[in-house]
Amino acid sequence: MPQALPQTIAAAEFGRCADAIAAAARELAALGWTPATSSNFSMRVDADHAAITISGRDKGRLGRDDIMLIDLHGRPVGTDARPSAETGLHTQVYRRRPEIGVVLHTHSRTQSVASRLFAREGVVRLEGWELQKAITGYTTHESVLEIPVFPNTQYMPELEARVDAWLDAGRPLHAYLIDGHGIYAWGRDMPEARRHLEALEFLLGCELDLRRLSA
Ligand SMILES: CSCCC(=O)C(=O)COP(=O)(O)O
Ligand SMILES: [Zn+2]
Repeated sequence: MPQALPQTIAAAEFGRCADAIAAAARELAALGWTPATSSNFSMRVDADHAAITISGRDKGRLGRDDIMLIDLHGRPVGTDARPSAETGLHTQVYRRRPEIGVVLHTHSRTQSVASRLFAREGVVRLEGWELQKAITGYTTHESVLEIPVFPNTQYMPELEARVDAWLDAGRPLHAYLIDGHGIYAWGRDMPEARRHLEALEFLLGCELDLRRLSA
């Protein structure tokens, strides 16, 4: 799909972001975390723009043509393509957290089941796990890491409002689950975002096992 990039963004820079998104998406799809075209991925290109997956594409088979440029209000830039239906959740993170460079959203089985199981409590409370230290800022298992579970909706502004309310209450937010849907995680760059996502997948799986074993 031809993209008319703004003069301030070099084609090589957009290509670098698109390639990084496609490579990560391929690896996450191979893990089975992006079934049936689900999931979406983005990378900040500069202070005002991000590269994001086009809606409905098979995330295991992405090429540069499956990734488009948007501004941080979710408007397509230089293309008529339709960005992810969940674009607003990505741009919200970039607007609120200028240091964040990558947002990853996946639909693994573990993430989906955990989102349903913990929806009533509204939060997954992680405590005592060594792998909490994979989340930036956590230096000991003797800490509490809260992952909120927000109700699912097709109306993104409603979800954005819940995220805003959590952040405005001054509560730390490293990722969140959406009930019956999946997880959003992010980081300053791709390695950090991947580390956060992988750690949370592991920790959610452990919590599910614990519930199962202690039932
Ligand atoms: C078929 S999955 C339903 C939509 C979804 O949750 C998702 O993550 C993918 O949506 P997109 O518009 O980004 O392809
Ligand atoms: Zn989704």
